[in-house]
Amino acid sequence: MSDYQDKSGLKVHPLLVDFIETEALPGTGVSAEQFWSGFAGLVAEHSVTNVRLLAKRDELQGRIDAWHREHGAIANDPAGYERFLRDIGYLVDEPADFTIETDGLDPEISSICGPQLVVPVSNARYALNAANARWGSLYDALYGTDAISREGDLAPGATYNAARGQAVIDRAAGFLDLAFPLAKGSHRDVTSYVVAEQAGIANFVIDTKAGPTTLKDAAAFAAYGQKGERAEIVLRHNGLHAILVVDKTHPIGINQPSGLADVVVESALTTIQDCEDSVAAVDAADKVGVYRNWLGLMNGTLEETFEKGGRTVTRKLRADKAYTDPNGKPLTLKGRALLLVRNVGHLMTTDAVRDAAGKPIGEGLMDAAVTALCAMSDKVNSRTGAIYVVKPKMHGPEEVAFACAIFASVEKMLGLKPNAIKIGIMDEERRTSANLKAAIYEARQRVFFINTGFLDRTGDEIHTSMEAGAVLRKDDIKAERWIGAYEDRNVLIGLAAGFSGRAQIGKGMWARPDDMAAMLEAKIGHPKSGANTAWVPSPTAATLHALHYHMVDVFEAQKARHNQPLPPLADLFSMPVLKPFELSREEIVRELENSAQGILGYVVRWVQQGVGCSKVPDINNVGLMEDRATCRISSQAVANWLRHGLVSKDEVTSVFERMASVVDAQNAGDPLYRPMSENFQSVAFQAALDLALHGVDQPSGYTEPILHARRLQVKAREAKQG
Ligand SMILES: CC(=O)SCCNC(=O)CCNC(=O)[C@H](O)C(C)(C)COP(=O)(O)OP(=O)(O)OC[C@H]1O[C@@H](n2cnc3c(N)ncnc32)[C@H](O)[C@@H]1OP(=O)(O)O
Ligand SMILES: O=CC(=O)O
Ligand SMILES: [Mg+2]
Repeated sequence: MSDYQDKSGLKVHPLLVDFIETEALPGTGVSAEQFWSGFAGLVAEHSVTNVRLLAKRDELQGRIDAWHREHGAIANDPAGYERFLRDIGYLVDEPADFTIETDGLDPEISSICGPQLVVPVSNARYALNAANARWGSLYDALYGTDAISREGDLAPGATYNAARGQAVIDRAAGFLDLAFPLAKGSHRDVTSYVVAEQAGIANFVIDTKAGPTTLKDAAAFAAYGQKGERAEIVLRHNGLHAILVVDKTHPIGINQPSGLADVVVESALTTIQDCEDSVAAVDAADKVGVYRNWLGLMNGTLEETFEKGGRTVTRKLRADKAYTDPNGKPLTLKGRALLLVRNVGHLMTTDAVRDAAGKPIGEGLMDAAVTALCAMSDKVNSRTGAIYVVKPKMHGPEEVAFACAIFASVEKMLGLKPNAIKIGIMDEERRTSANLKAAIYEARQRVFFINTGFLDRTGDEIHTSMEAGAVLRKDDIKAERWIGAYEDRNVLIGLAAGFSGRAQIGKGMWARPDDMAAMLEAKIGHPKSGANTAWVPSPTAATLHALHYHMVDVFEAQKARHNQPLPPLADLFSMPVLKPFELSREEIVRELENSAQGILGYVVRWVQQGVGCSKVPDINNVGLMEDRATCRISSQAVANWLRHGLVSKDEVTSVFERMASVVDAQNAGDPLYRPMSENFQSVAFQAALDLALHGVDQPSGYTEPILHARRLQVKAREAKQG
């Protein structure tokens, strides 16, 4: 700690001092003195509350554990359980009906519905790609994924498969017929798309094999542009744009009578740049890396150069798109997704900054101050000057109020307008779901979204009821009534609080990044349920999920749900436990192997290489997006079975050892990878095993404490070795 610098009584790591003073502050009008004294004030004002709130989590958990030890499963006495939760203050009184008051939100939040992409902000290449994912080629998304069958004649192959290409073109035409129907005939039969000007007004003229026609809704023609041989015709539906690219010199357009070379779809309306569960940031150097990328996204300077397909590519933020509307006026469409930043939750501390007593400060306090400071350099993002912070893992209204109080202090210290920092409330801990109305009430002046983070939520479900009995298998948990009640309550409580047309009601992640056909089937359920947005793991998934928002008018879907009855709390608390001998020995072992493989596959890259989000094959070889939340589920599930004697410590250890070889083989092509099966004392293997063996004792079942400690161990060793 010797080289830490004293800043208004705080001890600050020199890397952070340097970043703040030479990169983040310039141009903001905030002086170094103002920042550090404000930051010291923030730490002094909020640290005690932070510690108290964490202690309250533990205290409530202890009482819930004791209730289960006395009464067993909730189903033994559901009414008594609910009464008990009220008595201990887990359930709080609901406020009277109210409407949220947030103002100054961008239209991507308040009035246009579409996909929300999430990306680890630590990875500049991906983060830039995600910011640019506002627009995506539908032809590429269909051709490159299983959205179009890969069987028989349609198999992709090493070179372009014309049969597959035709299937893509047909499918895209089907989409156009649905979103932008012709007055007569189908987009499949179009022989020319032309914009013709007459007396200063541009008309979209369409010819088909059966003769000329127009769009059924002439107003859907929004704009056009021409660059050389390439014409772009911009259509609009449900507030979302799709661009017909007409180019008879293009390898695809040349073979189409209409010259249609692609359909470019407005895809990721919003992107969450994630400082939380998809990143591994454990010390000042890592945190500064995260903040530097966020700053570069805000001031528009972030760039990344890398090798791809034998070429050196430099990726930058895309410019806006300039067109002419039918009346000859300029129309500019944003080139980038509206960017939101996810801070960490209230749990962890960081030694990038130490308080006057030398203790690491709350990492959430630092994220709030620094990500907001970086957002003051916004030149390309919000048109209303809003700063969008997604706050995860809050337990109940009191913790939401705490986040809002932190944001208010940050606004003061940076000289921002009150409520300039908006909050996205992740409804992903059980105490928040159970008190959602009160939680939203606490944030009513700044809330811009509520979102069901069902992955963390599942982890918290298991942990909260750890003592109730043995938990179901992971896939079976998803089919239970509690999760439907959780999802429905989130939408209905949001609608009752006036979110429709004001703020987002969001749904969770599609965690099978390669299964796009299944996503197309399943994820239309999100807009149908009244959600303005839902999470996707990649730009391609955003392009495909965007189609759903043409198929469903979300605001109509919301109207239809307005007066639906709220599922009772009893449904929310209805997760059953396994009956004795419900699962066979084989089923138990297979589930354990599956969880072990996922935990090991994720943890090894986290601990060895600092990769916070990975695609890891499950036991059926399906690539799954794994992050800290999915790891929380798997580790809590194993810990629960260990706690209830379905598996023994020796069995868990030997299955982990066996699965380590499987994970080693999966990573054989990675030169940076160090096999775990050669050394079961390795830090990575021990980290994975700790998560399972000590899962019951982890605060709320979180994986962060073990992952951080183990990653720091590896970093310290590497630093020593030079
Ligand atoms: C519970 C929760 O909290 S969920 C929220 C946290 N989860 C996330 O943020 C998921 C983010 N997604 C990802 O990190 C990745 O998609 C993974 C790890 C799941 C898969 O990554 P990979 O195996 O590298 O993907 P794959 O090889 O199929 O594709 C890589 C390409 O897709 C792009 N890509 C993949 N995911 C993303 C993304 N989220 N944003 C932007 N680009 C992405 C990459 O930039 C790369 O393209 P490039 O070569 O042009 O740069
Ligand atoms: O953060 C999202 C989740 O599902 O957890
Ligand atoms: Mg989460």
